[in-house]
Amino acid sequence: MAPSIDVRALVRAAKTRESEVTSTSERHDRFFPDGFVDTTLDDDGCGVASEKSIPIATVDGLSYEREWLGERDADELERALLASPSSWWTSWSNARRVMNAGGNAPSQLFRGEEDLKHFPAYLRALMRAMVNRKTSDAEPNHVLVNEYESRGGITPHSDGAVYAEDVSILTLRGTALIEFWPSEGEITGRPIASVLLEPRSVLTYKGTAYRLRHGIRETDADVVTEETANARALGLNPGARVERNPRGRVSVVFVRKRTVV
Ligand SMILES: O=C(O)CCC(=O)C(=O)O
Ligand SMILES: [Fe+2]
Repeated sequence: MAPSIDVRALVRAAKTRESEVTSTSERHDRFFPDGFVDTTLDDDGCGVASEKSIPIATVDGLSYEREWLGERDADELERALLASPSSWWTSWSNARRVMNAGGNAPSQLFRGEEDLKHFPAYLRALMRAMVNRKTSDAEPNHVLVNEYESRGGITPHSDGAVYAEDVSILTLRGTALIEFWPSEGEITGRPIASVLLEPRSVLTYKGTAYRLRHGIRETDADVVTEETANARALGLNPGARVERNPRGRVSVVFVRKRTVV
């Protein structure tokens, strides 16, 4: 006798799957209803790293691009990311909290579609844009968001061995000075280089630059120095003070974790 099939149970299971998919996509479709409206998501056609990206001459592998994202998309992205489920967020200090997209732990190896299926569609689009626009060498597979209070910062650190040496930081809200320090030893004196991160910019650090430590001071205002690689492009001289945004800072970090084999 042929095994009996519980058709009702199959239909119920299919409906449950469908409603799970719908609830995830509904959550994401609240944002970017018309997709990205003022950002280039594709290769600009020149086949090389975006012409707008400035390599930082003093550090191999460090580059900075202004206005990577359009204004309207930046606003929408900030709204969307800050509305992520509370279970995706962790507070690191009272001045900084971190969101791991999809609720995936950064220390865990990348599990392919198993991890990506939890990502909102707009993040997948940005991850693809990172490689299409030659910002990253290969497609990022993990995204973290940092939200800092106005004075907040992050102690100098290296992002470590869990990621490929190819990280891009998109700043959405607030300006802050990021400083690069030698990979070892006491942090004293002046940094090797610093970059003033503006809203809508992308900073990329690869290879040598990845192996340095980077940090952001806790302060009310950053001070531009001789080492600030993009000061001139921003019309600032050493000694210029750049006040922090009273509303704090939001940055989005695109990384590539190693894959489960
Ligand atoms: O917020 C930033 O720009 C830097 C963040 C960072 O270094 C990190 O999340 O590892
Ligand atoms: Fe970092």
